[in-house]
Amino acid sequence: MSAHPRTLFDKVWDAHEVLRREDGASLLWVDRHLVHEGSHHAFAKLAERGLPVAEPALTIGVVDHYAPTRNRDRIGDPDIARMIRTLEENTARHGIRCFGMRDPRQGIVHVMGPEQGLTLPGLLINCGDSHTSTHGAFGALAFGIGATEVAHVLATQTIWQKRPKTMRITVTGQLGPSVTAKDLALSWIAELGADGARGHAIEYAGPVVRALSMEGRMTLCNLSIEGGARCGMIATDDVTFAYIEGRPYAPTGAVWDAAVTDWRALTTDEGAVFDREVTLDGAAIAPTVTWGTSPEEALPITASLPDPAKLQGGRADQARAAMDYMGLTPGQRIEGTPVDQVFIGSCTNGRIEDLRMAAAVLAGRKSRVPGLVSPGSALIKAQAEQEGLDRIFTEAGLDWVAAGCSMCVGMNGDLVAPGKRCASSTNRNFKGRQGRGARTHLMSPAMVAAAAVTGTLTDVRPLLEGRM
Ligand SMILES: CC(C)[C@H](C(=O)O)[C@@H](O)C(=O)O
Ligand code: SF4
Repeated sequence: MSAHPRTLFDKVWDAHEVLRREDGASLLWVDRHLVHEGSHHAFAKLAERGLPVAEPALTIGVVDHYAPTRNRDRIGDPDIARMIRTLEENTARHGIRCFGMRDPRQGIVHVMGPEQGLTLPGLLINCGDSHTSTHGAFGALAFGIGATEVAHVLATQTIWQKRPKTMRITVTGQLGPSVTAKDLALSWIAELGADGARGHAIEYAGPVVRALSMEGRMTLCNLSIEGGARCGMIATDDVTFAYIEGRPYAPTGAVWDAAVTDWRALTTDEGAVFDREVTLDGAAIAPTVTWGTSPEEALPITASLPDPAKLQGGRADQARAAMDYMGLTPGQRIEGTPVDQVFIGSCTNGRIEDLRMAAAVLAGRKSRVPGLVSPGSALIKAQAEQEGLDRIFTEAGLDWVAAGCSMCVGMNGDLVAPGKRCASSTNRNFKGRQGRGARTHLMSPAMVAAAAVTGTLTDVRPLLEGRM
């Protein structure tokens, strides 16, 4: 045991703290600043004050939220075209590398960063986007920031932050067959609540987390924010290094060897104390779906909806309002609920492994409802096509489209129609998230595929048996 045992979070935070103010806020150095179309306010602020970007080489742009998933050469909506052009122009003006609309590396920012080897252990990574927590899967300290903060980072390459409390979620045992990181994430959020981890930096630990692939770890860290956490982190190991090695911006040769030696220390020391500890049993987690309008309103697919009459005060009202919006009845079984369409994609579950698992469910089967499959990046799209996954999706009757945020948030025009019910591999089920009046059920990509096959919310386990 070291003299002052520290958590993984402490180590990365301490290495980035430039100074601490009297009120306790710290000025932190930012290693990577990712910018998408949402950065236009911040660039405008800089322009107003005539400021340059402090570290253009540490800033990376990518088109994702507004990226059309079809007909990219003829963008019909002038607002969408302008949002994309503005990012491409702002980054070009400041000498910032940008994976624009026509770049083969274009993709959702939280997919692109790790894929390019820009996301590395021990780095502090910011982006004006709440799901920046995704990058914590690599033992990085990664958190979303607001528009004003984006301008601050652009101008100074630093950020003011109040040190969050620490919390460890340890998942023991092992996940059952067809149960994924998404199910784990939704189930802890259901248990602790959408603000259950408020003010905390989470470290995910335990045998279930160690057994996850990097894709699974990213899914888990991605959803940290939906449980109210500031960020999510996972200690490095050989799985981390194997994922990074050989990526375009990853170190090579002697620098790689030295980096891995350093990165191995990015774990929590034995005896380090967290402000909070939570333990979950991995074996108890079932495929999980949301039924309401907050990610905390999630249940095992085998369960029935709660009866608001039996809930307390505010929670009863919230449940009633959610069921009303979602067109569901108190006490009804969740399984068997008919869906109108499906969506597979997003920074939560648009990676190659997600597509493989969904394809394993869909192979040789037809979807009973229309749906969209949008890979998390153009490179994932190419890889999936090489593996023949695109044909499985299209033969099942789903649309295979280009990469971007797409129907996760609908900013590019991919919307769910009012009142329609969508089984979605995304991370937010807020009212109107996928379009005005749209009804979103969050679940794993395998569960989305199962919903496609039966046309209803379905337990994927029997459908995947013997297929993975
Ligand atoms: C538009 C963007 C700033 C937003 C976010 O902050 O997360 C979006 O990505 C989301 O998922 O809601
Ligand atoms: S895919 Fe969805 S959650 Fe992820 S960054 Fe885009 S809009 Fe946000």
